[in-house]
Amino acid sequence: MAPSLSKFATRRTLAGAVAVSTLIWILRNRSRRWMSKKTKNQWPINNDIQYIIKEEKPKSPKAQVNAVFFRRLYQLLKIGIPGVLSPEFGFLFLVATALVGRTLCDLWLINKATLLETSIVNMNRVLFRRYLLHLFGLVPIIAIVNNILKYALSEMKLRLRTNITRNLVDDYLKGFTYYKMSNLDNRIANPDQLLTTDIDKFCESCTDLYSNIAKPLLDIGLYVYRLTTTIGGQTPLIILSYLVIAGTCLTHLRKPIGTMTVKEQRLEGEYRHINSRLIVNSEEIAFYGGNNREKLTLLTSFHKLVTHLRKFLEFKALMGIVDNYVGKYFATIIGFYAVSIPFFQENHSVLSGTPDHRFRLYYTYGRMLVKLAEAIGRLVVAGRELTRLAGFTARVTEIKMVLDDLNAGKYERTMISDYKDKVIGYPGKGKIVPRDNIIRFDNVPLVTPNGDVLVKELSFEVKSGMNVLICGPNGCGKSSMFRILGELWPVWSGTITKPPRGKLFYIPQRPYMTLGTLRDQIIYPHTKEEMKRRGNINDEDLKKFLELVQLTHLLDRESLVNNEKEGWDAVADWMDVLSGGEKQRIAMARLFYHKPQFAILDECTSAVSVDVEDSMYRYCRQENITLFTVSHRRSLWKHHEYYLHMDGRGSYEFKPIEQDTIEFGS
Ligand SMILES: Nc1ncnc2c1ncn2[C@@H]1O[C@H](COP(=O)(O)OP(=O)(O)OP(=O)(O)O)[C@@H](O)[C@H]1O
Repeated sequence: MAPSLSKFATRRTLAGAVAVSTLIWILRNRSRRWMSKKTKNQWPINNDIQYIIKEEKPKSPKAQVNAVFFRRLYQLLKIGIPGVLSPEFGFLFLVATALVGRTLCDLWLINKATLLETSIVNMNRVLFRRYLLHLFGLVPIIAIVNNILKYALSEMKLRLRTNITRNLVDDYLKGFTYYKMSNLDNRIANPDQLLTTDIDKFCESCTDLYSNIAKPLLDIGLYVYRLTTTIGGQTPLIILSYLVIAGTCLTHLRKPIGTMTVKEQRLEGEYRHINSRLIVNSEEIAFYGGNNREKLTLLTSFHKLVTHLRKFLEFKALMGIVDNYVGKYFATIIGFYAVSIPFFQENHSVLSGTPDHRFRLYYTYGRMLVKLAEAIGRLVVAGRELTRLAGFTARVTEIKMVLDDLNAGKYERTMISDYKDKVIGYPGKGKIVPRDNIIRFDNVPLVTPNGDVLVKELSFEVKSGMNVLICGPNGCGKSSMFRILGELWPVWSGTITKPPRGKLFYIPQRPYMTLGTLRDQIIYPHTKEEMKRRGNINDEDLKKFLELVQLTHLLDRESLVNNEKEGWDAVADWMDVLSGGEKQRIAMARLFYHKPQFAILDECTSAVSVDVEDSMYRYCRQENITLFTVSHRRSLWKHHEYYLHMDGRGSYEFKPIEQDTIEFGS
């Protein structure tokens, strides 16, 4: 036994054993390390991380290839291609022409290749050279046609995108639709995703589909014609029947793709939204050290997206096998069968002539057949893109539908309370009457977008020169009243009499700085051109407003930093550059510039020192700007003649401020 064992114990076997053991040891170590890494990098899949994306379960619109889809597609394409005389239609025509050109080039190539091959088989050098020369001379034309097609398709996509984006952005920024979409309605959570990526994908899918359907259709028409006139109608008929049957079955199998595309876009939007929130609130998060919590939210959203993408990928892979089989290979088998029919028939015209002639015919028809099968395959596969397009169409239609509804004053939101109350009414039942120098609430309820009633009926009247202080506990409805006054929230019943929008100026709790120059911050929302058109105000006046809010140093600083004569043209992200108090002071300078009839000041000076605040209020009164102030500061009472106190339980009182009035606040 021992000698037989020692036979195996050669140097090579020993080296092999050592190598195998080392490999096993390395693998074990690696798998252990991988396991520990895996637990470290695990997804936060438990339900600890919850975040609200306000979109409700999408009950509509469904994304399937059906009559509804074609109607929606038609409506969107009407926006993208405004008319037969539009340049968009011209590009559509150019693409069609280039596609015809491509097909003719293909036909010509088939013909030339067959002749070339025949000349090789027949060892005819003269003919071979001639055909080769033909090929050499005409191939550049094919290259040009190909690239004209590419360019026309890309330009068409760009034009479609431009027209649809313009249309939707016009609707989105009409009135306060952008505000209403996120605050009064919860059908759409991420309009940014819809207005950017989804429109782009819709246009891409449209143009892809146009070329993927138009070219095969053209090919099929041409080859069917050529084949029918030469070898009879039976061959093309078999192939076309196959196309109809296969297409119907595949369309049915692909149904889930549309819905999955909609979900993919929704999850992409959600992930993008969470990322941008992190950027917007980076300073606050950094101070709290909220990295880990934010990372968990981000990863939860990403995990949801990836899980869906994987499921989608698996489905697409499975469908790909079926598509390939049905659309490509089985179509070729059917094609071979169909083209063989005339050759096995007695007395068919193709059977006349020499075998060489028959061979050449078979070669030409065979090539055409392969092209026909390819075209059918592409058409069948294009059905997949059609289902994806149904998804994008549903998304873009959704935003269009919601925008139309919002512009027509229709909102959809889960309501807490039953609002079929006579006093409270319904959104939009109340009236707004425009009139200068007066603000009057006549039995107007304060209702939140959720249907929560803060005050059942509010009635008071303020004329120009009557400065009013609004007070009450947190959440009693002070800002809500302004939202209704500013026409952001609908009036549920009663009547509001007030000057037109331009004569009321609202300064919110959170100051807003626009992207642009320092001048733009003061004159917002006017542009420099509008400021010039107003005529009576120039940069010197703006400087005076800066002096009033004690911010002239900003102008000097920017002039120094920018090394320019004037700091007014300094561009920065003012939201980040300015301190909280500076932003509030800029907002007051903005008020001085606009000089409205009424100023609504919603705790907009909370970060400004009392003395500066005092001088700013005095200037407002001197300029006859009537104040509507929300503030918890007792020091501001002296600038007002009336007060409106809401108690947070639905009651309020509107009274003149007198010597014995108890002043609320700190
Ligand atoms: N977009 C909204 N959707 C639903 N409810 C809202 C919305 N905005 C505000 N609310 C609710 O309406 C109520 C009143 O809010 P409002 O902002 O008017 O309070 P406020 O009196 O200004 O309070 P504060 O003094 O804290 O600023 C609050 O309970 C708030 O949660």
